[in-house]
Amino acid sequence: MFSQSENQELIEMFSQLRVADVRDGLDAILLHHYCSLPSTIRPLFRTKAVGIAKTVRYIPYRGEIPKLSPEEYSEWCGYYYQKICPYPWMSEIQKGDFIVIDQSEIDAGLMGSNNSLEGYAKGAVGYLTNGGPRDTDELIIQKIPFWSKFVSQKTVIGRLQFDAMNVPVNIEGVLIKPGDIIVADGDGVVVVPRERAAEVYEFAKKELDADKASRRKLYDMLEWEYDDTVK
Ligand SMILES: O=C([O-])CC(=O)C(=O)O
Ligand SMILES: [Mg+2]
Repeated sequence: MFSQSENQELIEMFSQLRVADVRDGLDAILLHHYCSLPSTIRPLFRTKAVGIAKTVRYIPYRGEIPKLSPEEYSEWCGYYYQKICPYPWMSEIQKGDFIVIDQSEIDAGLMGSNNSLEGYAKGAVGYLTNGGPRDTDELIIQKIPFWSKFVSQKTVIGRLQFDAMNVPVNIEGVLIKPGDIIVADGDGVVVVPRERAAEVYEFAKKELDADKASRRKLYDMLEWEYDDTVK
């Protein structure tokens, strides 16, 4: 576990940066081949979120689905959510957590507009998954930052089971460890290994400052008002 004050400090630092700056910072320490989530991971809507990775892993369910009446099925769903596919990480969420879910690419909406809002209310700043959320129209209305591989209609019932939390996970070939810094915007998602955060930030911030100065000159030439991206 990392201290919340250190977490908040890292979030404040990296919130100033664009995904592209962070990518440049990672390149500066020769991590060219690593840390960027591929273009298969896209935001549900254009937004930005920066947080500390809280990881969780779900694996495919291969048990049988019992033959049940609709009434019995509702009861079984309750059992399934409690015993087979629980969300024990939900009660551990801290302010600034970025929820990173390896759901084994299974087409099931582990997160919907209800439980993702619950996590958001507890302090989660965003979600990343190699699967897909459901209730996406409501997720957009609720402005829950969400990056995923696809969108899903289905529930987890009979499809996914909980495996582990607070462990290193693989999202589209990129290793994400608990405590890493996740920066996500319209360009996608990048992960900063926590132990390299200071070095990455130093170079990335220089890149951003130089870029702002350059674009300010062009804004002046075009007689444009400054917006927040050049201030
Ligand atoms: O019920 C579920 O498993 C996920 C969901 O749709 C929600 O939380 O809204
Ligand atoms: Mg729902």
